[in-house]
Amino acid sequence: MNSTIALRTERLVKRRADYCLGPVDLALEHGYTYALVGPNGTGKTTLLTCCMNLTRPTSGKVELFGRSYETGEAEIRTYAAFVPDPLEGCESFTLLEMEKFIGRWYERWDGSDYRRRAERFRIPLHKPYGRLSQGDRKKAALTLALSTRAPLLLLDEPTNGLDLASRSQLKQMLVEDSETMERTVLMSTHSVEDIRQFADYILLLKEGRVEGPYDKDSLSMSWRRLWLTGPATLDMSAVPGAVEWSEAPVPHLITRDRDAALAYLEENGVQVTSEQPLPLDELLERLLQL
Ligand SMILES: Nc1ncnc2c1ncn2[C@@H]1O[C@H](COP(=O)(O)OP(=O)(O)OP(=O)(O)O)[C@@H](O)[C@H]1O
Repeated sequence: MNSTIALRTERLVKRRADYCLGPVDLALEHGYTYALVGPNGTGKTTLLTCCMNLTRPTSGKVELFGRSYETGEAEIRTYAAFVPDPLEGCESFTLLEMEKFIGRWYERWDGSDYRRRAERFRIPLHKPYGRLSQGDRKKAALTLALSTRAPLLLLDEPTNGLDLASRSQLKQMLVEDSETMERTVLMSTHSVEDIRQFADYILLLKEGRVEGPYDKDSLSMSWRRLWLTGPATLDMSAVPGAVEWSEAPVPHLITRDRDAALAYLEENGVQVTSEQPLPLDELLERLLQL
């Protein structure tokens, strides 16, 4: 498991009657958290389940740490843990029972760590999964996945249904784990807060195609709202990266290329009186519309 690429897909395609994912080419560098963002029904779950080989791709290749499912499914499965939304087929099992059949697949499984995490999430170990509340089910699935200590986590809407204290527990666990192990996380999410808190990179899924990864911090540095004074004759559409502009009530524009826009405006005698980063939710909405 020496590859620094935790997850690679090559020309991955999943075709259904009225839907097509891909081709998707991904190379996720190990040690980072990637948020997979896109409108409902664009294929986030499909992509995650294809990567876990739970959905058979129509064509293309998936590799975890340089190994494909064809070359050893039993081994490659231990490289990754998946939190589906929801976890199905486990309704009659308690968390203690689930440990028996999931824990033995993972060599780094630690039973006492598993129980500690369940306690921190305040989920009962003796109650059947099917009788847990929606939020507790999600926490149970997270507890199982985190306790595998697998180097790759694929999380489908991981904070869906979690209360505020549990979100903060999840964040703390991921931070604590990062002190003792290197882990890559790919999470699908509709939550701006998740992206803000967890993501290093953003992947956009639009009409079955993936764009990115975009470095979250660089995005927020380069997308700016600028307020201007200067020659009224300036052609705003010529400003580098301009995606929206208006003359009223005060001339302003939104650019996705702050540095080039500032240089261009200066050259053309336009003063920038103020600038503001775009709120993350607005930035994501605009990226998805491009
Ligand atoms: N088991 C299935 N059989 C047939 N079509 C499916 C199946 N699962 C999903 N689809 C279809 O595949 C497409 C992608 O669905 P998917 O669940 O991957 O989207 P998503 O981006 O995860 O959506 P959401 O944000 O609502 O969770 C949709 O058109 C959906 O109807």
